[in-house]
Amino acid sequence: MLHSTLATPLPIQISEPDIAQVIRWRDSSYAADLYIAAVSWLDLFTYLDQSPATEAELRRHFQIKERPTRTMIRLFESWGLLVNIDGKLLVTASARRYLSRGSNENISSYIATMKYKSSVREIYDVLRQGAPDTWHVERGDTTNWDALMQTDDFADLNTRGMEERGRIFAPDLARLLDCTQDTAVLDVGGGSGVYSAHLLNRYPNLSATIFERPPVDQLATRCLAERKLTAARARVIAGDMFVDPFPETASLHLYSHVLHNWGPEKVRLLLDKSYQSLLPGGRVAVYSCHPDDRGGPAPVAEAEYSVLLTTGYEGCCYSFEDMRSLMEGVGFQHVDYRKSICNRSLITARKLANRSA
Ligand SMILES: C[S@@+](CC[C@H](N)C(=O)[O-])C[C@H]1O[C@@H](n2cnc3c(N)ncnc32)[C@H](O)[C@@H]1O
Repeated sequence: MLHSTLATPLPIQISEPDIAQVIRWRDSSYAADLYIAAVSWLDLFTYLDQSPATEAELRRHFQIKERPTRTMIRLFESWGLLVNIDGKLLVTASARRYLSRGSNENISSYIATMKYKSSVREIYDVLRQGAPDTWHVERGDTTNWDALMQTDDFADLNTRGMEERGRIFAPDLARLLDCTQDTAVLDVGGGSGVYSAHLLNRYPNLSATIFERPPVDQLATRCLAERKLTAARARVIAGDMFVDPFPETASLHLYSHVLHNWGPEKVRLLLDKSYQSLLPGGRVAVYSCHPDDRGGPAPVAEAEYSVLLTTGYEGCCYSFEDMRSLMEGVGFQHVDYRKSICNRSLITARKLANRSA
């Protein structure tokens, strides 16, 4: 009888992904495209290897816009390809070795073989024009998310997606956001109302108003009914958050995954509106992905998600310092940061009851 000399193979151990990873595959999907665009269309690392530059100098040299440039720099800092020393951006040893044409080990042309991939072209256009334009595939002339959200089919798809994500995140938001002293929350751009529903579940003295633009207001009304939330506890106001007044009865304004869709001017407008309409002593709560930039570059997953937001929307992942400066700029104080699950975090700030307090 022949004896095999081969050892019995061990079963291959493949660890199953957790929810953070399942979400991350989607949220990070544009990061590699930005990397290919930077190497192939800009030859960024060769340029910075030869002449370290400030962010402003980089923008001028490549004729690229502020918002995507900042997102790109934050991504490459988090990936260990760039470092910022006293305001100058320098390549790291790995970036110089593999991605600068000055090195005989560089593989820039290999990376650049992907330069004509459509999503790489799209992101190169975003770098040069600043405006997101990545929603056109099979959607005719409607090329931006804001316009699509006012069509029934897409609003329905998007709101279903946000509701599913909210079922994962909302319990953690309700744990982090203590509403024992609150009476009324205004959930601005609240989607299906899933976050409000979890807050109401945990805080029996709270009532909620979902402020949503048509047609999502109708979807929110239906979702609240399905959750058996009566008018005494939850209602929907249809309106445009940039245009229509907010009710002046809430002690808490919640923006969950809303501000990151917009540029700083619109974020400032909304925060100022909240500040003006909140009850004295009230709070604003912003729940999203906010890289904590107090101790170095953004964590990788957060810098990668910011690429998706920069590419498809007018905003980005605002870091803790970005948000603190925007909030304090309109008058809020006591800015606080709490980590949530799956790279999300909660930033709250208070409108003091008495300005001299
Ligand atoms: C990314 S979704 C977030 C939904 C929900 N807050 C969540 O965290 O799942 C952004 C929401 O903002 C709403 N929105 C966008 N522009 C708006 C506007 N001008 N006025 C009111 N709501 C708006 C959209 O309808 C959408 O439901």
